[in-house]
Amino acid sequence: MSRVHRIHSRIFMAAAVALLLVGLLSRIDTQSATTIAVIAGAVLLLGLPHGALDLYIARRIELWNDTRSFIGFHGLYLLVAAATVAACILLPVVALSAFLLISIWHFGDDWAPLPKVLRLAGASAIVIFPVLGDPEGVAAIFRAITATDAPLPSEVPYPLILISFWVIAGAVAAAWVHSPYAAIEIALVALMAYVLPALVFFASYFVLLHSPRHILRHGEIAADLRKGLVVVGYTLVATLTVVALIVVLPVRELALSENVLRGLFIGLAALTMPHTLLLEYRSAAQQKNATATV
Ligand SMILES: CC1=C(/C=C/C(C)=C/C=C/C(C)=C/C=C/C=C(C)/C=C/C=C(C)/C=C/C2=C(C)CCCC2(C)C)C(C)(C)CCC1
Ligand SMILES: [Fe+2]
Repeated sequence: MSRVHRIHSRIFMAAAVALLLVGLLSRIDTQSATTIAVIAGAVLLLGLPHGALDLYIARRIELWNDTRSFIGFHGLYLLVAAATVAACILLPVVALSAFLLISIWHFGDDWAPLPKVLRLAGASAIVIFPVLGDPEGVAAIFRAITATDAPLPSEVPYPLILISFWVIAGAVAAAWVHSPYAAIEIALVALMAYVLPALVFFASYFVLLHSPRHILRHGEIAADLRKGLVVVGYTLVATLTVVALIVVLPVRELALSENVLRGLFIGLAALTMPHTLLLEYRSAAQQKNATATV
């Protein structure tokens, strides 16, 4: 682990402990429109830039290298995003379930030094622990995102809670052998996911761990001013598109904060699909190269 990664890991740990203390000692009101606006703003402005690097990651793996392939790459990226939005509108429950599974796969990369099975176990806490800690809050968010009244369980059976805790405890212990930093991070993410209100947890994880880690891993490609400005431009375009989604998505009688949540998560899901596919393609290409050179 490089020095800058170690510094980021420590900053994340300190922030996570501080947030846990706030979560344990006070009640955070997540119903208010202001809280939701702050969370949405943080996720968009601090989380989206990590995806805007996709343009240069694609350039590095030669997915585009001239005007024609540049246009082709954008067309494909936007097509996958548009298909995801359509799936969220037409098959909301299926799309949400797929989004959660793909997210676990994607977030597992935050702990790249660990074997895949431990990464996935760690990342599953990001989705499972909010459900255990705040079942009613999560059910309400799922209802807002899918815009359905689908009856969702608002209580989780005790044996399931116990099994999940043991799985994560086992993953943390096994991760310790490979990387104590990764083990502590997974334990803190799981604790935050359990203790904090679901949305506060997700925004904290996304802007404090996932996005900066990705930028630290790939950010050097946007180090020159021109590329940096392009990344800022792409972030703004993606932000405005998500805001537009909030306004234009067909809605039933939902409160403003529910519409914001729905647009935000459908926007994130739409960007998640091409973003995750690209990174998987990159890993596959890297593995192929490594095998070819052995
Ligand atoms: C390149 C490009 C671009 C840009 C892009 C971008 C900017 C991207 C981004 C991307 C991104 C930015 C991504 C993201 C991702 C995310 C995710 C993956 C998320 C997930 C989530 C989750 C999973 C959640 C869950 C939950 C719920 C829902 C409720 C509560 C509880 C919990 C937490 C569980 C554009 C379009 C301009 C153009 C073309 C090209
Ligand atoms: Fe990501």
